[in-house]
Amino acid sequence: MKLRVLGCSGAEFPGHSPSGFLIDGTLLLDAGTVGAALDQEEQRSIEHILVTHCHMDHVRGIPFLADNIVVSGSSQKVQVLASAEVIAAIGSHLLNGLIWPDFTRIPTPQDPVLSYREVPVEREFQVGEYTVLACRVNHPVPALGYRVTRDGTSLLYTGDTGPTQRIWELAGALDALVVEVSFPTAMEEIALMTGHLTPALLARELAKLPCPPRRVLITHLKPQYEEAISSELESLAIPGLELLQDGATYQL
Ligand SMILES: Nc1ncnc2c1ncn2[C@@H]1O[C@@H]2COP(=O)(O)O[C@H]2[C@H]1O
Repeated sequence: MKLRVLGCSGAEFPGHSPSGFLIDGTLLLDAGTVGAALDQEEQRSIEHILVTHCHMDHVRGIPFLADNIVVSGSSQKVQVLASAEVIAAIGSHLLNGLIWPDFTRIPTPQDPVLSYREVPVEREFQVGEYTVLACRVNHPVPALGYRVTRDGTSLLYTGDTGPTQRIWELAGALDALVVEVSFPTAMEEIALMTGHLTPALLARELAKLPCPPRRVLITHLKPQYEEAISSELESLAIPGLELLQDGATYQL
């Protein structure tokens, strides 16, 4: 399984792009960064998008991707998979014919570029060649984490979450855990209020996992606190821990 990081930042600054993770060129986990990181051919290879939650920094690439596909004359179809709440939010507030055209009816209502699919929670389902399990996590809006498995390789992506429980119980043996750490430990209060982790909170979350992941890949740092967060993470000496980098590809 190949993980390409289109963006892994908790904010937007030059060189720091919001969450978007492309698996094997076809399955996108979150869509905070898409078109800014992929050329036309690469965008045309996307078949499915698993969306964790409806915050702008996780969905904003979807409208541009849909437009790019239709304008290029491609007959490519993309399925957007998410919880019912997220699908409703995208439909009402993003692809609503006002903020952006409703690409679930374009180029024609019968054969649109985008379709929605509601995901079951805590029950495995197939997305192309991938077996996926969705689990609720702790964020101020409805949010899911996803475990994605193919050919015996498993990746768990928490999306944005504060301290949580159930996803760790369902995790199983993981080749990679992509987990967020947004704030430094000194900012625990705002982290907890906004549904995020600090390095100290991450250490407590990892202790809930029955079996340590082979790799712990950190995402969603607020760039203003990158130095503080990375030095705190270093002192925790968590086995297999790496900070993800925008634009990098990881073989899992
Ligand atoms: N109550 C709040 N006070 C300050 N910042 C907030 C508050 N709620 C949300 N945010 C910010 O808004 C951001 C929305 O996306 P994130 O959850 O990544 O991170 C969140 C915080 O940075």
